[in-house]
Amino acid sequence: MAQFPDESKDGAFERQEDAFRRIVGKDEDLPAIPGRYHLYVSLACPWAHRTLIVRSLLGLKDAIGISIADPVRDERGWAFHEGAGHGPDEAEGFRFLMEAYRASDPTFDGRVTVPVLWDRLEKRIVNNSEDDICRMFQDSFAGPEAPNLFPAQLAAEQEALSRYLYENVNNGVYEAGFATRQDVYEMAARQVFAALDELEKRLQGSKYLLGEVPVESDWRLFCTLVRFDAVYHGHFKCNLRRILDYPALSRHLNDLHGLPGIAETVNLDHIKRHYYVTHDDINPTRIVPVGPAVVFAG
Ligand SMILES: N[C@@H](CCC(=O)N[C@@H](CS)C(=O)NCC(=O)O)C(=O)O
Repeated sequence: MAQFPDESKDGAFERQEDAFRRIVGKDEDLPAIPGRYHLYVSLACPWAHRTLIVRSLLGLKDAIGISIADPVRDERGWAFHEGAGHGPDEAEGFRFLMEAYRASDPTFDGRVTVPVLWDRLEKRIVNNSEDDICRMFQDSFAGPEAPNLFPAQLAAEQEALSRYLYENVNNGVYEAGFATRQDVYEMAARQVFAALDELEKRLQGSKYLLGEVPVESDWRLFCTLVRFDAVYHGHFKCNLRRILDYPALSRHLNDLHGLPGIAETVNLDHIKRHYYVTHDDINPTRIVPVGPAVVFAG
């Protein structure tokens, strides 16, 4: 059976659309007030991870609080309670993220996903699209001193690159991992490695993807690279090569990991336990592998 039967067509995984897309700073009733909005994340999730990184890079830790879910989900979905590297929801006292979705739309019947940006004043979800949330943090919350992760002069190139990264790398590994037919899996896995080969070449000639300074596209890639050898290589069967086998991709991964505020957003224990334990269609024994010994340094 497919991991998400409603999102599987002919053995291929097609991701559901994000349901909440309001924008702080643009929608009139949503001014960018520090402390009003709260971010629900899992440290395991690559999409949520990017919002956490952007929040950190832009200096928004005081302005936007977070609640971190238990990386292991059961049929009740993402949950907040005490545990290693996660805890209860101090903002609203939710025990399950599902409560936030129900409060926002009692008819919601899709998958309850992280990340979620929550409005503590109106008590409803603002947005559950990580792309929107990252952009909002930059456009509506970041101060003039903060780095610009979306430089205007690179906008068209960055948009095309981000789409490429999403389709071939970020979501590509899921297409390989959630495939339920051999041919679909093979095509998806080969597509992932064709893209990694391309990116390796690109990074041989450039420190970051679009020049000397990291932008949002680099972090988009980082969120998949940092999980790759630990989970996508084994659990999602993307095993033609490891990131360790790519010198330039490894350097990029380690350079980014070493930047201030980043290592603390990376939790390999949550990452490994989430994938290997929660996706029990793929890994019915739920055994979490002991390796790899080396994922990244720096
Ligand atoms: N909003 C994201 C998707 C986020 C997402 O899929 N998050 C996963 C964790 S990595 C999730 O929360 N899954 C919950 C579930 O599958 O029930 C997107 O646009 O692609």
